[in-house]
Amino acid sequence: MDGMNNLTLHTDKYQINMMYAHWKNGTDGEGAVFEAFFRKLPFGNGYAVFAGLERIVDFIRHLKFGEEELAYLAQQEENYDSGFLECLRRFQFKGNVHAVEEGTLVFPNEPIVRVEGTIFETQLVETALLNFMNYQTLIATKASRIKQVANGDILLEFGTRRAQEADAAVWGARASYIAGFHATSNMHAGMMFGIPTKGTHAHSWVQGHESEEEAFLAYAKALPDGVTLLVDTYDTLRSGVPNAIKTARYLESIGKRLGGIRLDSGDLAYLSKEARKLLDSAGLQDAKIVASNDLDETLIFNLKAQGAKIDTWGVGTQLITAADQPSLGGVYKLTAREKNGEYIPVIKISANPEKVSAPGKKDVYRIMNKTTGLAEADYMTLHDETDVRDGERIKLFDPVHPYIHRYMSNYEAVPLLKPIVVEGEIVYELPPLEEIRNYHERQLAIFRPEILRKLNPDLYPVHLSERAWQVKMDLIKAHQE
Ligand SMILES: Nc1ncnc2c1ncn2[C@@H]1O[C@H](COP(=O)(O)OP(=O)(O)OP(=O)(O)O)[C@@H](O)[C@H]1O
Ligand SMILES: O=P(O)(O)OC[C@H]1O[C@H](OP(=O)(O)OP(=O)(O)O)[C@H](O)[C@@H]1O
Ligand SMILES: O=C(O)c1cccnc1
Repeated sequence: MDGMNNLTLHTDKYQINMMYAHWKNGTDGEGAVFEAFFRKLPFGNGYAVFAGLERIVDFIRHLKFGEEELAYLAQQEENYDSGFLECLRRFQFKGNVHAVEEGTLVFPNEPIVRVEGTIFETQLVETALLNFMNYQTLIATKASRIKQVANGDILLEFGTRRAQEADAAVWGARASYIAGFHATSNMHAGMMFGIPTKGTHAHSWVQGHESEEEAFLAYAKALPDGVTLLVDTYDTLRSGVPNAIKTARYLESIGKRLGGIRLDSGDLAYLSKEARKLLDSAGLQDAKIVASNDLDETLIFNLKAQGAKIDTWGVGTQLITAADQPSLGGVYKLTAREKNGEYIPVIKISANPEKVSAPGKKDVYRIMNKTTGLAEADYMTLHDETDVRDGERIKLFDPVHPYIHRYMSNYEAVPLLKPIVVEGEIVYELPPLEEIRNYHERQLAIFRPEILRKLNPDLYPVHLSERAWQVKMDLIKAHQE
């Protein structure tokens, strides 16, 4: 089972088949440019939060066909001849990767990762790259929606037991932390990424004792610093909270304070208000109320509107599975290919005009209005265009409705695609997680609140330069002819 740790074959069979066919036809060394983007924002949100780069970089760094992989391929497909396998044995990723940084707010139809290299290597990495980007970006975006309604309350990620397996649990915990969650219950995620970890206790702890009172006391004796007791096993207000107060008295006798209580069933608004009154009248104003039970952004928003006295929200299933929209439809499209030593733009035509890809190797800039300091639009150009880099007046128009346009000159253009891998060498220093989280928070501050709101947000414009648009029109015309 050594191959379990090598992710080189974490790809679709058709990629290897295409690599083989290129190799067989002698076209494997031809250059290609792919761009990864998504067409539709998840959850009806106005933005997505990019995550997944760290794992993409790690994946590329460790790409290697080992003996086990090669033996497996030989056994799977008799057409793969030994010359091809030999070529894979020597394989090293020598291409370039540009990507937006984790924590960046990203929008539909703009490249968020761009991969250049031989068709052989660029095709190989598609599947894993999309896998990491789609899942982690989805969870970071879901977490960001929850963060918005929590209004600064503490958010704990509790999803592991209901996540779609182990990788989803740990990388989902990381994505949630980037988007502003404060801690995770997953110790492995804590150890891997340095995310703060937090935990209360389960119902089994209470069930496993002769009485709730005895259970609380035993737990508090073992973990006297800031312990949180789960009060809903039998009867929250008649037994759970009074027993927690008794435990607080014990803690006071040894110079400690009760951390708080957790509610995990019933009417969380009502129970939290009543529990708050009981705790306050016992002099435990500092004890926090934690709530959990299939929470998501809609429930948290509603509970707050009902005046719930909840300080900390434990969020599991709905977050880690992105239950209301369990996938992000990010795609990886060929935008340019080498022909006779030169790169030519290529297009993917679709009956749906919004799905026709934007051809050509592109860059994307965040156009910052110098007067307001806010992000005005994202602007995609062909890679060799310099106008926007030089700060010249640019025309902003909607690529689907090009008659809607305006000009802009008082701007600063921030390039979003950063060099990550250059000729196979990692040139990007992966920032510490804390820095990514802070950067994400700063990102939120540069967008108008109308774009950030959860319900029916304003559409943030993503524009195409006139030249890039013209290339697209020319190619559509050429294909029609
Ligand atoms: N005041 C409230 N307003 C709206 N939804 C709430 C409120 N309180 C709790 N909920 C949510 O309602 C859902 C169902 O809660 P309910 O209490 O019926 O089930 P439960 O607690 O899981 O059941 P049980 O008591 O058998 O464990 C949960 O998602 C919970 O978070
Ligand atoms: O509801 P979620 O958002 O997914 O949050 C995680 C849930 O997992 C635990 O329940 P579980 O019944 O698994 O264990 P328990 O016996 O400790 O309550 C916890 O009590 C939460 O209810
Ligand atoms: O610490 C907790 O309370 C916890 C952890 C995981 C899942 N549910 C609750």
